[in-house]
Amino acid sequence: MERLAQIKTAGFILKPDSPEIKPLYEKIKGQFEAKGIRVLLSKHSAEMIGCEGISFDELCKASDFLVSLGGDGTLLSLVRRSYDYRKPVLGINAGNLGFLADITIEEVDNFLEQLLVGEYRVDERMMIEGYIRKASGEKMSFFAFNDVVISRPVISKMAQINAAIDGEMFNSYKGDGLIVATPTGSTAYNLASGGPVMYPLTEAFILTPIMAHSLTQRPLVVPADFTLELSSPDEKVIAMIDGQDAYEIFQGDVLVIKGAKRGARLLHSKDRNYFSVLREKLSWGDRH
Ligand SMILES: NC(=O)c1ccc[n+]([C@@H]2O[C@H](COP(=O)([O-])OP(=O)(O)OC[C@H]3O[C@@H](n4cnc5c(N)ncnc54)[C@H](O)[C@@H]3O)[C@@H](O)[C@H]2O)c1
Ligand SMILES: Nc1ncnc2c1ncn2[C@@H]1O[C@H](COP(=O)(O)OP(=O)(O)OP(=O)(O)O)[C@@H](O)[C@H]1O
Repeated sequence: MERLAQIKTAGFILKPDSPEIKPLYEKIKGQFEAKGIRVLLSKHSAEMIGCEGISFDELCKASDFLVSLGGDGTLLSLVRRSYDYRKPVLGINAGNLGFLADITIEEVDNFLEQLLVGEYRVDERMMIEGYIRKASGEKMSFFAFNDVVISRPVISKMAQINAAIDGEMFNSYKGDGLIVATPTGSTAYNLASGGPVMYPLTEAFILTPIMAHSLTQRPLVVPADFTLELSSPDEKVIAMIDGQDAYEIFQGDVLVIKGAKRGARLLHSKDRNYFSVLREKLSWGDRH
C-alpha cells in the first residue's frame, strides 16, 4: 500500500472565480495548521481572495500533497495540471455534487486525524494520454482524467468520427459525437450517454457514442494499452478535454489516444467505499 513520504505541507488550489470561498479556505487552513500541516496557496487562487501565493510549479514541488477546495471541476483541473509532479491529490468538496472531491467540509478534521496516523489510501487511477497530429505534422499533447469528447462545432450539424483501434479501422460514428472515457470519467458524460460505469481502478477506455443516428451503435470497452486514432471527414470537429480544454480538429488531423503510463494519485479516506458513493451521489437504485 502506497504511503506518503511525509505529511508536512499541503498545497491548495481554490475553485476559480469564487472569491466568496475565502472564509471557508481560512477555516480549513486553520484546521490543517492546528494539526501541524503547513498550508501553501497557488498564486492564482491567492490573487482571487486578496492574499499571498506562490507559482503553481513551486506549489507542486514544495507540497507533500495537493488539495483542491472546490467541486469536481476544480479537482479535474488540478489532477491534470499537477500530473507530472506525481503528488497525491485530495478533494475537499466546496462545489455541488462532489463525486470526485469526496471529503466534505464537516469531515476535514476527522480526515486529518486519520491521515496523520496512516489511515488513508492513495488510489492510482488511469489517465488518458493523447495528442493531435496535425496535417502539417505539428503535434499537440494533452492528458485527460475524465474524458476526451469529440463533437460537432455547431448544434445544427451531425458529426462523423472515424475510429481506428490498434491500427485497424473499426467504425464510423455519426451523431452528436463520441466520448472516450476513463473508468473515473465513466460516471460523468459517459453515464449520461448510456455508457457503463466502471470501477475506478480498472484500466480500460470506454467509447460511447453521443446521440448516434443508428440502431446499431453500442458503448465499447477496450484495454488501456490499445491505441485509438480518431479523425473526421468534416471540415472541423472539437475535442474537449475533461469538459475544460478545447482543441479544434480539422480534416486531415488525427487524434491519438492511449492509456498514460502512470495514473493520477487520489488521496482518500480509508473508509471510502466506491459503491456507497455510487448509491449516495448518483442515487443508484432509487425508485424515485
Ligand atoms: N450531459 C452531461 O452529463 C455532460 C455534458 C458535458 C460534460 N459533462 C462532463 O462534465 C465533466 C467536467 O466536469 P466539471 O465538474 O468540470 O463540469 P460541470 O461543472 O459542467 O459539471 C458536470 C457535472 O458532472 C459531475 N462530474 C464531473 N466529473 C465526474 C465524475 N468523474 N463522476 C461523476 N460526476 C462527475 C460534476 O460534479 C457536475 O455535477 C466532463 O469531463 C464531462 O464528463 C457531462
Ligand atoms: N482550471 C480550470 N479551467 C477551466 N475551468 C475550470 C477550472 N477549474 C474549474 N473549472 C470549471 O469551473 C466550474 C466550477 O467549478 P467546480 O466544478 O469545481 O464547482 P461546481 O460546479 O460547484 O461543483 P461540481 O463540479 O462538483 O458540481 C466547472 O464548470 C469547472 O469545469
